[in-house]
Amino acid sequence: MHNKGLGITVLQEFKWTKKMPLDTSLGKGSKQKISWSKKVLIILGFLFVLGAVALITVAVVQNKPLPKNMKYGIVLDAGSSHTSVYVYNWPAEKENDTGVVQQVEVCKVDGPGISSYSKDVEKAGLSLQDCMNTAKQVIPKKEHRDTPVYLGATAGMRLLSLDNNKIADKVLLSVEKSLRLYPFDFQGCRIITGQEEGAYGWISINYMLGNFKQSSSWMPFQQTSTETSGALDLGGASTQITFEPTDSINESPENFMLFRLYGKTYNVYTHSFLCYGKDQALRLRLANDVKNAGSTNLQNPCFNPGYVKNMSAVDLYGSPCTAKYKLFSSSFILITGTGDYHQCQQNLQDMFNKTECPYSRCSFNRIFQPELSGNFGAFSAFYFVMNFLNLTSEKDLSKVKETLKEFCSESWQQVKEKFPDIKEKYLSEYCFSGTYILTLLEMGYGFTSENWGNINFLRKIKGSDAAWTLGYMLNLTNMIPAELPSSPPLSHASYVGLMVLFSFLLASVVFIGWLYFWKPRCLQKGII
Ligand SMILES: Nc1nc2c(ncn2[C@@H]2O[C@H](COP(=O)(O)OP(=O)(O)OP(=O)(O)O)[C@@H](O)[C@H]2O)c(=O)[nH]1
Ligand SMILES: [Ca+2]
Repeated sequence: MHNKGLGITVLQEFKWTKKMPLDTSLGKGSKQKISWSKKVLIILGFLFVLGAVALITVAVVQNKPLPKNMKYGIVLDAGSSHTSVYVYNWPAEKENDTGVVQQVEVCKVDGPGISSYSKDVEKAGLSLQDCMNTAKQVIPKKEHRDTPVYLGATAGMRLLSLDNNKIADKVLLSVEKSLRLYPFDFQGCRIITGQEEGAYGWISINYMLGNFKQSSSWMPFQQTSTETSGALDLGGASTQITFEPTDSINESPENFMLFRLYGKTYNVYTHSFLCYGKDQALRLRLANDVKNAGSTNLQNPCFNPGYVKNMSAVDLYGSPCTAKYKLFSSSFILITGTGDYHQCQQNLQDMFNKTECPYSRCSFNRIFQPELSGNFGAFSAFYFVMNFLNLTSEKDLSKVKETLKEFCSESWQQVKEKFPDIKEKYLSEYCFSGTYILTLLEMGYGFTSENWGNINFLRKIKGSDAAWTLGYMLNLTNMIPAELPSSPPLSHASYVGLMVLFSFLLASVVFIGWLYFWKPRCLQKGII
């Protein structure tokens, strides 16, 4: 059996060796060598694949996103017309990065602004309860004690403190008492200055837009910093303009603020016009009209034709903006709309004194303003009004005026029928507000048809409301470092990724080199 078997083998070997002129005596040994080389090759290949899989697994496991440790902060914007409660959060380990703080909740407090509670100060604090309870629900319980709460009051409280400082303090005490009842880390209630309001608005929008981002220094050609955007805020009682001028003429130091943020110095111009928010501006205009007309019966071109309103004298003259115009003892002022855009604009132009300027350049009312430069983000009432008029993306100033002219001339009856769901207070004032915005921007600040397109009317940026509140919190929590934090040029994920890639490349080069120079027999033509 055995011999027979061998005989068959020999016969087969003989056939095979006839085709390949190899020494038949090498037959069995070379076959063994070839199968060994094959095995080594398979083992090497297996180890290579195993190594690659291990490298990728380590990289993926190491870079698996860790559960984020979030921090929270609350800022109350106590404006003249209402209060809003903003809740922000950010990943704890990234708090010095730019653009990481996000708005997670905004709650509009029911009722008027806290300055309206001067006759019943306790109610100012009580009014905040619903929104503070919402904040309590939004923020995880374990974070409550570490969540700072700030309240900043703006122009309404500025006016109240001008009128009656003691009452303004009582209102602030009432809101403080109310906020201290919550499990958060109360950090104070105060009236912020107009300059702060402008500057924090500017910081907020540039932080959200990512304009403070500066590239790392490992590639010198990448070291470019983005231009900042100016900020235009129109509130109920004051308005702010803030931007980084191109020329550094500093004729009016009180209008400049110097910031060092992420390793760059910013010299920012800012001015806040008290009484030029849209509610106070309307009162200022009406009080002047009553004075000029010598009558409390007014025909007003800034309201739609057919609109009639009885305004109480207490409402009209009840703020320091208009108190000095009170001449009549009448308790009501009757306003009848005539809806004439051109007359309205002419009428409003009187509010902007352009005749005197103690500096090389002024905006209005003897206030220094450098030449406008760059883009501007225009928010709050700038947005509400332009959005209603469908003009937020209209870059042609003449078309803006055309739309406004058309809207103002529509009868009040028609307007009400067209927009039955809009609050009558807002609806009735859109003709005035739109014309006021145009006059303020053109006459007041000096925007023209050439740079009108540089104004971006916006409400939110990347999910957060455009408001001074974020900048206020970033500043008080020291979240914006003066210098760019030093960090390795690559993120950890990019580092591991590149390491894996280069290991592959090296291994491939070695493998190809091995194949090329020590060509294994099994790969020789005809063997495999
Ligand atoms: N059309 C419209 N107007 C609004 C809306 N919300 C607020 N307003 C009005 O827009 C104006 C500005 O509102 P805000 O920016 O909240 O003003 P504020 O912060 O109370 O006032 P300041 O203290 O001067 O900043 C006020 O006259 C408000 O009555 C809205 O949703 N639509
Ligand atoms: Ca405001």
